[in-house]
Amino acid sequence: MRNSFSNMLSYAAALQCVETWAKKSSRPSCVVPLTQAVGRITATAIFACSNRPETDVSAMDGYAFAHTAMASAPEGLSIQGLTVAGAQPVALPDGYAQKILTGASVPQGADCVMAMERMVQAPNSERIRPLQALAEKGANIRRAGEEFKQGDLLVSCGQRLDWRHIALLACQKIHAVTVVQPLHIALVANGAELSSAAADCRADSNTPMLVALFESYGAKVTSFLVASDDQNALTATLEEALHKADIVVTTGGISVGMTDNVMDAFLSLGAHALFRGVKMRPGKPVSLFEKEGKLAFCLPGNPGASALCAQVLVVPYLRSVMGQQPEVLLLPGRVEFAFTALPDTTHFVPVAATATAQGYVFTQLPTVGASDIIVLSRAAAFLQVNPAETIAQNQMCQVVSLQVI
Ligand SMILES: Nc1nc2c(c(=O)[nH]1)N[C@H]1C(S)=C(S)[C@@H](COP(=O)(O)OP(=O)(O)OC[C@H]3O[C@@H](n4cnc5c(N)ncnc54)[C@H](O)[C@@H]3O)O[C@H]1N2
Ligand code: MOO
Repeated sequence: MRNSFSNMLSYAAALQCVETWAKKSSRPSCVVPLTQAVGRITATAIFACSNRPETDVSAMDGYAFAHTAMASAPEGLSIQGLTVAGAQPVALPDGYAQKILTGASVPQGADCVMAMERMVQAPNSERIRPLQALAEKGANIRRAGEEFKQGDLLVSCGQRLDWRHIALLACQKIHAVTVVQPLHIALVANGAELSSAAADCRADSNTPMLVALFESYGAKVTSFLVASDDQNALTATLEEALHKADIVVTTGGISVGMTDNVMDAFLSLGAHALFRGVKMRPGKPVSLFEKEGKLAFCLPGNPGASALCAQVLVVPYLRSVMGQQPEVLLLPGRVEFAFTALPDTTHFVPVAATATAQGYVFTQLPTVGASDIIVLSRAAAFLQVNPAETIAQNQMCQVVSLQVI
């Protein structure tokens, strides 16, 4: 039969093939301003340029003094000077207390800070003393380097940067970051039903879905639409896509129907199949072609199958070539339903996740199958059930989270 699935791989073997190809590729890096670094992936580890705090600083608005001096002066210490945040500390003469503000450097000679509301100044007195107990030596002083020291690792190589890392780098006055250049994906949708002129026209929802998914993993996507079943038009577009991008991802036209032209188009361009079909459900038609070191992932047209194959085959590739661990986030929890896989098929079952005090509970979502779009927005994860595996009701499992990390 045309384009038949006579030599399908297991999902595990297909993933292994993808990871082997990912390891052959490495991404160049570029430097971006910190303000544009959110969502980018670090190409180097980043180390602290200075201690944090840089010096011993006060944690309170109050008074700084030498602990022994205050302990031996029941009537309190006279006040001399004020140190504010951003200023050089004012010298503290022996036997005096100094006004100090939160974040200000502690003057030499002071080894204790007390909050102003815990101290009292007798009327008509220059002296300040604790209202009740004297704080311990060292109290309310943030010591230089207590949070981290110069040279400590701040951000690992391969880290997706978010607001937390931005704060950390900004506090070190780091204004630019070396990040991995995005993988450029040419995304090609095809099919006569996607033409607005078609008598029975269907929306191309896979393109915006896959653009959003791949961009959320830091890729750059250029999309192409071949809104026909014309193999020559498809071949010309695939040739352009292979030429312009680092990898190609197609959606639709990869099964065995008379208008499923993607495989023949790639073969006519001199590409060869690394795998043709995978024993997985949904997503069986998913195929991988290679031409002169460039990969083309061919996803099925059914939206649910397209999304799942993108998640479990393209995303691991994307993460790996962009310097991240290929694995996606696994959530542990209790599966509320029983499921037995076919002897030779890996199943991916969409599940909802409920957080409980005992951990997550995963429930099976009703789905009409691989064409289902709404189930994707209801699902938190996919339960992967390996060939011939039985998941018992209430079994503890790890599910593949749809969350981006
Ligand atoms: N005789 C057989 N028929 C089919 C088999 C098979 O093994 N033998 N496999 C089935 C499976 S499984 C799937 S999945 C589909 C995949 O087919 P294609 O990848 O060739 O996809 P199309 O036929 O082009 O489209 C299928 C379905 O998806 C819709 N579609 C396509 N592109 C988009 C898009 N960009 N956005 C939204 N929806 C899209 C299309 O309109 C169809 O409804 O094949 C089975 N058949
Ligand atoms: O696997 Mo298809 O992807 O079932 O509809």
